[in-house]
Amino acid sequence: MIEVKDLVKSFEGREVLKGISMIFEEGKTNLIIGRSGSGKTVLLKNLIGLMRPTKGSILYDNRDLTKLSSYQMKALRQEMGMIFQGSALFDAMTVFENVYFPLDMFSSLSKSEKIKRATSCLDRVNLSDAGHLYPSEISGGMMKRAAIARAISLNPKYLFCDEPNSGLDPQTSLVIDELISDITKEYKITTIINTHDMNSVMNIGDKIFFIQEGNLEWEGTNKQILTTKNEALNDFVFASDLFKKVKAIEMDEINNK
Ligand SMILES: Nc1ncnc2c1ncn2[C@@H]1O[C@H](COP(=O)(O)OP(=O)(O)OP(=O)(O)O)[C@@H](O)[C@H]1O
Repeated sequence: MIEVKDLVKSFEGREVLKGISMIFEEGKTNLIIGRSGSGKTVLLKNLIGLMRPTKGSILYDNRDLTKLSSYQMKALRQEMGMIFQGSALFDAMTVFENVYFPLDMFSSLSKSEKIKRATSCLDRVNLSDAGHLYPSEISGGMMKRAAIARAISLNPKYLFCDEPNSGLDPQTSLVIDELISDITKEYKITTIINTHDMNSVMNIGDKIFFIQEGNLEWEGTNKQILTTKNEALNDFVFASDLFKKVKAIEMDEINNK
């Protein structure tokens, strides 16, 4: 579990995060949504320790990230898996080598155990046959799966995903979403996803946090979004006619139960 308490981040006196408190639970996919410029990336950077909060605390299972020594921070980083927008695979390494790399850098396993672990991670994302290929030889969806395999190689307790579906078609996005959601539940990971993808919100959002101008405007489940009276959230989520229709259909189903 990660608990954010009264988090403030300012740049030259301008508050971008204005005292946010939130709890990200273990085994759940926690989705952060909000308009461009609302503060999602700044929040994510504070969570993973790439930026220092101006005020507030971030508790990783009771360890306050803002108070850790650099040695303790290094240890905590090894409990974090990360999936970036562009997959961020190393071009000069094969898919297998990309997954093996963090194990080689940070784990104390024997060589044969590391090979076994990398192989099982590739297997978990259905890439067993692609280990010998280079990133330039595989599709965007396969790259994302390789990035997921790499992110879980060290058995993370916390998984951070920044726009995991960017650049993917809707069908492949669904596969990636479900993979992240399944892995979250299987390994009881606390997963945090920054997304603009409303399909993800509806499909895998165990918990949604809506950020508006640096404040936490709303939080709830994906089912609760359908019935929310929060105007700002309604405007944001149901901006498109398609989602207005989805909402109408789901509401019909709820009312007819
Ligand atoms: N290093 C920085 N220095 C000064 N201002 C910054 C810095 N990083 C971000 N900001 C400002 O913080 C605000 C929030 O930016 P952020 O990148 O968190 O938005 P976002 O919600 O992630 O947007 P998007 O969905 O477009 O990625 C913006 O006004 C941005 O200009």
